Amino acid sequence: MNPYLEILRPVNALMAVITIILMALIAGSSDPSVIVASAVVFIATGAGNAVNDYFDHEIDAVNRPSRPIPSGRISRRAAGIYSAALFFTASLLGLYLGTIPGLIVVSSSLLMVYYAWSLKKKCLVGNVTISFLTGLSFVFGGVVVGEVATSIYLGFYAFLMTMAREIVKDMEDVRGDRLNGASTLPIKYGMRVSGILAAVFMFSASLTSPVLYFMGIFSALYLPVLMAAIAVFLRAALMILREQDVETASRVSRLIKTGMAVTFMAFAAGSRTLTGILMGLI
Ligand SMILES: CC(C)=CCC/C(C)=C/CC/C(C)=C/CC/C(C)=C/COC[C@H](O)COP(=O)(O)O
Ligand SMILES: CC(C)=CCC/C(C)=C/CC/C(C)=C/CC/C(C)=C/COP(=O)(O)OP(=O)(O)O
Ligand SMILES: [Mg+2]
Repeated sequence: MNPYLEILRPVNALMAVITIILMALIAGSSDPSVIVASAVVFIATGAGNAVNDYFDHEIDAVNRPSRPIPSGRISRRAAGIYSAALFFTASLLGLYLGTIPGLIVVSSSLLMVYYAWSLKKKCLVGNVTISFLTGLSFVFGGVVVGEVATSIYLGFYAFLMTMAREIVKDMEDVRGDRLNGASTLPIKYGMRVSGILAAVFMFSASLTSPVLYFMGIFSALYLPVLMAAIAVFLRAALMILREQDVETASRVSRLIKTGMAVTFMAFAAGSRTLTGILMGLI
């Protein structure tokens, strides 16, 4: 893959774009601003990933040597300039959408830089920051399509599940992080405590998530697809409770991402727009 595309982590950036599309499906909005908001989230997330790799070049040389900077396919300087240009573009587009969307983009861009520069190394603070930003992506979509309350509920669930995944990722990255003087949860309190906390986040998010149906946010079509996602999350939680080695953490991190993708399908199936289309077909 072209290294300038690879450094954006396009799969993650596209997953973030899905939050905007889901909010549009929930609101029943086909406003052109949804396209601009999707571009903003793709560019901002990509910029966040690029600046993260800029600051993490030493850690990644140990944990992820094949990434564009440690493998020598992009210089650090080029990655720094590239991410700054992308943050600037996302902020301009955000401001074009309005003052509140613009402020969300500018503040989340600054937070992503601060995370990469400093917060990442701090126990739990870094995890909370990334999880907050992930949840904020739903809220950004909610502001653009005028469904703020619903977006806060979905953002809250994204926050809980991202907390689980970020803790598991810290367990996976413990070797390089320790060499770089980071003070992540597994470094400070050990792999077992981290595994238990990650499982608590997974259990609490998945077991309470049917409430979104009972609140009237989603139709009944949400529930059967959600059951598949819950099965994935419960399997991930049991795996990390059973074993807390780096290899298991890596598998659990991938499994949680799969569960997130299935949850997106549940949100889409239960949304006003897709439910209407599916019911019309029957
Ligand atoms: C049970 C229930 C309702 C769960 C909700 C789960 C949910 C909807 C999660 C959404 C998560 C989301 C918006 C993901 C987008 C992708 C993203 C930006 C993830 C954050 O990733 C940061 C990470 O550190 C990057 O790591 P890697 O994937 O290993 O490159
Ligand atoms: C609301 C708006 C406009 C944007 C939100 C943007 C989003 C969705 C941010 C979500 C979090 C995210 C993907 C941030 C980018 C920075 C990043 C990759 C953090 C994780 O990095 P590390 O903790 O170093 O993990 P790695 O080991 O994978 O590098
Ligand atoms: Mg990194």
